[in-house]
Formats: sequence, structure tokens, C-alpha cells
Amino acid sequence: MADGDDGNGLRNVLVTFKSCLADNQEILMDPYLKGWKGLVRFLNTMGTIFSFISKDAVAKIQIMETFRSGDQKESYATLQSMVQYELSNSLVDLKQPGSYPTSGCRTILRLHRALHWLQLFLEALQTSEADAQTSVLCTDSYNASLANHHAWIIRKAATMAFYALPTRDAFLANMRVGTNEEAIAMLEEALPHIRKVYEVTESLYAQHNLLELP
Ligand SMILES: CCCCCCCCCCCCC/C=C/[C@@H](O)[C@H](COP(=O)(O)O)NC(=O)CCCCCCCCCCCCCCC
Repeated sequence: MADGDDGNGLRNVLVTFKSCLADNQEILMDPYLKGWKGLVRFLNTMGTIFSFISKDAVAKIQIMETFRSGDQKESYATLQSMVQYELSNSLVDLKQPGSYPTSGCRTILRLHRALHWLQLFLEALQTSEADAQTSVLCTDSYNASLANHHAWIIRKAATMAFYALPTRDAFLANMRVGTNEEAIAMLEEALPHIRKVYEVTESLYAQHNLLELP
């Protein structure tokens, strides 16, 4: 299958982020990870040049899936319960790397920052002109978000890889949600949910002073 998920295109992947928000405004871990897995599958359809990015995302998803299937799986049911559990049991390196290099809190923080990139990129794609270059949209959204947290060498590799992105038309077609107009309409529909997940997580992390975890 040449698309980003099991045959239904990127719509189902992005809609997964809608199902992350529970009625009590907590963020459910399982659909959050499922959304990321779908995004990684989509990324993999765009060529092996992106595999250093997808490998890192996969490693982080796996860390979280291990927590979700371990002894403390209930504590990892939502981002809120994870923060509560890990902080109250001192399972997070707060100032410098130490005994907990793969805590749930720092692992989700990395994905959370990447979700901000996704939000900015999709917003840019949604409002872009027909002749816009995806590499430019991607670089601008990366520089406004994730790049601020990456070392020089990663920034260099990422911006080089962005040049290999398909054209806007090919990118929208690869999403497999119909015509360009239908793909853009789908982005418009999905974006509020992605923004909401981002905002709820950002305020959770801000409230607990977790936004700069090493
Ligand atoms: C469409 C093009 C996709 C471009 C993806 C943009 C994100 C670029 C990220 C570059 C990350 C490079 C790999 C290494 C990262 C790590 O150093 C770094 C820090 O981790 P550490 O503290 O454990 O060391 N990791 C991270 O920041 C997490 C990165 C996770 C990236 C996930 C990206 C998934 C992209 C999915 C694309 C789907 C596009 C859909 C659009 C319709």
C-alpha cells in the first residue's frame, strides 16, 4: 500500500488525534501513540532519506508502549496520570540526565515538541498557494518549533532531508484523501484537534515545570 496507513489515507491518522481527548480533557495515551505510528508510516512512504527521523520516533513510541504493557500500565493510561505517577515516584530526571534517561515524561516531551512542528506544517500546507514548495513550508515550521531543541548536526541533517520532500501536488496526493481541495479540507477539519492536544499537553507540562526536561 503506497499511502500513509492501511488504505484509508492520512485522514484516519489525523482523526486519531481527535480521539485522544477524553471527556475530562485528559489525553489518552493509546490513541496518541496510534496517531504517531500512523504519521511514521506516512513518513516512510516518502523515502529512506527520512528513516533517521522515523527511527527516532519509533524508538520513542516503543518506550511508551513498553510502559503501556508493563506492571504500571494503568499509570500510563493518560498523559496526566503518567505525569502524576512519575513525579510522585521521582522517576524523572528534572535537571540533568541521570537514572531515568527514558522516563515517560521526557519521551512524551520530545513527541509533544514534534507535534508542534506538525501543527505548524499542516497549517502552512493548508493555507499554501498551489506553487508553494513543501521543503520551504517544512523548513519554516521546523525552524519555528523543533529546531530550537535540536543540536546543530540534527538541524543540518533534517533541513537537508526536507529538500527531498515531494512537490505540494504529489504530497497532497500521497495523503490519499481525494483531490487537492478535499485534502486541504481534511486538514482544516483535523487541525483544531491537533491544536487542542498540543495546548492541553503544553499546559500540563508548564504547570509541572516539565518543559525543559533533559
Ligand atoms: C513531512 C516531513 C517530515 C519531517 C519531520 C520533521 C521533524 C524533523 C525531526 C528531526 C529529528 C531527527 C532525529 C533525531 C532526533 C532526536 O535528536 C530528538 C531528540 O531526542 P533525544 O532527546 O532523545 O535525543 N528527537 C525528537 O525531537 C523527536 C522527533 C520525532 C520526529 C517525528 C516526526 C514524524 C513526522 C511525521 C510526518 C508526517 C507528515 C504528515 C503531514 C501531512
